Amino acid sequence: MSVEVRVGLLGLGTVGSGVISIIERHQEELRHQVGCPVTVRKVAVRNIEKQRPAEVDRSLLTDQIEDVLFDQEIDVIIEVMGGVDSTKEYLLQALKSGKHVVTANKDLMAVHGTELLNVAAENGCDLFYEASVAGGIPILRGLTDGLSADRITKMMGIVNGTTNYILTKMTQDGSSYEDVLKQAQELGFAESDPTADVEGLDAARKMAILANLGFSMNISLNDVSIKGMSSVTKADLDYCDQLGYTMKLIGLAQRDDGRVEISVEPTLLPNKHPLASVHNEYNAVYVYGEAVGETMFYGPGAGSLPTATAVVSDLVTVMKNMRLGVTGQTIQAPLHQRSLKEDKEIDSKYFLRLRVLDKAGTFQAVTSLFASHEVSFEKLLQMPVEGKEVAEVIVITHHTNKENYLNLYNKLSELDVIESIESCYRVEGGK
Ligand SMILES: NC(=O)C1=CN([C@@H]2O[C@H](COP(=O)(O)OP(=O)(O)OC[C@H]3O[C@@H](n4cnc5c(N)ncnc54)[C@H](OP(=O)(O)O)[C@@H]3O)[C@@H](O)[C@H]2O)C=CC1
Ligand SMILES: N[C@@H](CC=O)C(=O)O
Ligand code: NA
Repeated sequence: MSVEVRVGLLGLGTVGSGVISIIERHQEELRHQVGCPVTVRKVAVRNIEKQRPAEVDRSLLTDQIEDVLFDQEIDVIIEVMGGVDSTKEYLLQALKSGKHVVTANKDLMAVHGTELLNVAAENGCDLFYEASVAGGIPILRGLTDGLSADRITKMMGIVNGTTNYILTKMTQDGSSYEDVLKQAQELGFAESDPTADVEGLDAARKMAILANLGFSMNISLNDVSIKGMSSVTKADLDYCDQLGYTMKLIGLAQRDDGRVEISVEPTLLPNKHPLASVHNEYNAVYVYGEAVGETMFYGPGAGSLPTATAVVSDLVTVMKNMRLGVTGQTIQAPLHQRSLKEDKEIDSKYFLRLRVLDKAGTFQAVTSLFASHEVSFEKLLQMPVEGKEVAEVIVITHHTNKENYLNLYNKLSELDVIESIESCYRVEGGK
């Protein structure tokens, strides 16, 4: 190993600025751990002229990614610019030319992670991606190192900072969805296209990465059932509150008898549930292992310095591996065959908000339809709608399987006493 480790940075936005700042501010700690200084040699950006808050030597900037990729003196590429197809090609080039890679890019790792990890191994290079899931929380290391002796059966968490920030502010301050989304963008939490955040795709990518590692199974992004939170209304949040629940965008990966379900959806949690008190851009992942039992990982899921901490910590691991001569050993072939549950094997409770005609016979028609699908009520609330001859009925069901629930849902929309199904969500907690 040379007398210093030379880094090439792709991207100098929210995360890239944090990386520069940590490498500068924590140089003493980094040097102490790996025995040599770390220097940033080149930084690729889209626009060199742009004004930047990060204090970076402007002579390091280039708008030619190749200047970084083909610099013979760079040992490690840190990719914090985002993108999938072209970024994949850049990282393949880097790995094939013997450069180690650290990335925060879940869009890329959720889809092409296995291929990139294989190419890294073939070329004796490290590829780490801790920042790609739950920002600053060391959850990937928690699974691959801390819990490596265990058999993980459940991972459930809040893995998107933007949507947690939005739901927190809508619930606690009554802010509008549009206003808080704008704030989350200004704070650097949201993706360049925030659709991925609010429609659940960002969380789904993270859950696919978690399920691959935690279950040692080849789970793809297409295996994740995804529902976003952009249509959650203030009325839904108020009813949750009245019923003693908090709404969160929850990622769930569960394995029973070797069969897996994996989903992202807005979910009602009882107020006393540990994930219900995770607020703002914070994330948390509950992990259940057969031997360890319940564990919980908590911390900032987005933002400049928290995410950059995960990136630079990966860099430290690469540097330690370089020093020990053990790079290129990140990937492990999956232990288990991919096996997904069918709907009838997926068990949950559900919240339904229905607009019904406020007249005799309505209640009986609704209850008998529920009964005929073997779905029973745990909680029921009926509220008149002012000035109209309709009422809102809010139901929390007992546990049922997803097949029964979906059949019921389809029939509800055909029932003539039901004007509309306003919303429906999964409910977690309590058998
Ligand atoms: N923000 C967060 O909290 C987190 C982000 N991530 C991931 O980290 C990555 C970076 O996110 P973030 O820092 O927020 O993104 P930003 O949009 O803030 O920054 C992106 C940076 O990459 C540069 N860039 C983009 N495309 C190119 C290109 N084609 N060539 C050269 N430079 C390019 C931009 O240049 P210029 O400045 O000139 O526009 C900018 O500096 C993404 O993959 C994101 O998903 C992961 C966890 C948390
Ligand atoms: N947009 C993401 C950033 C971190 O992954 C989020 O909001 O969680
Ligand atoms: Na992380």
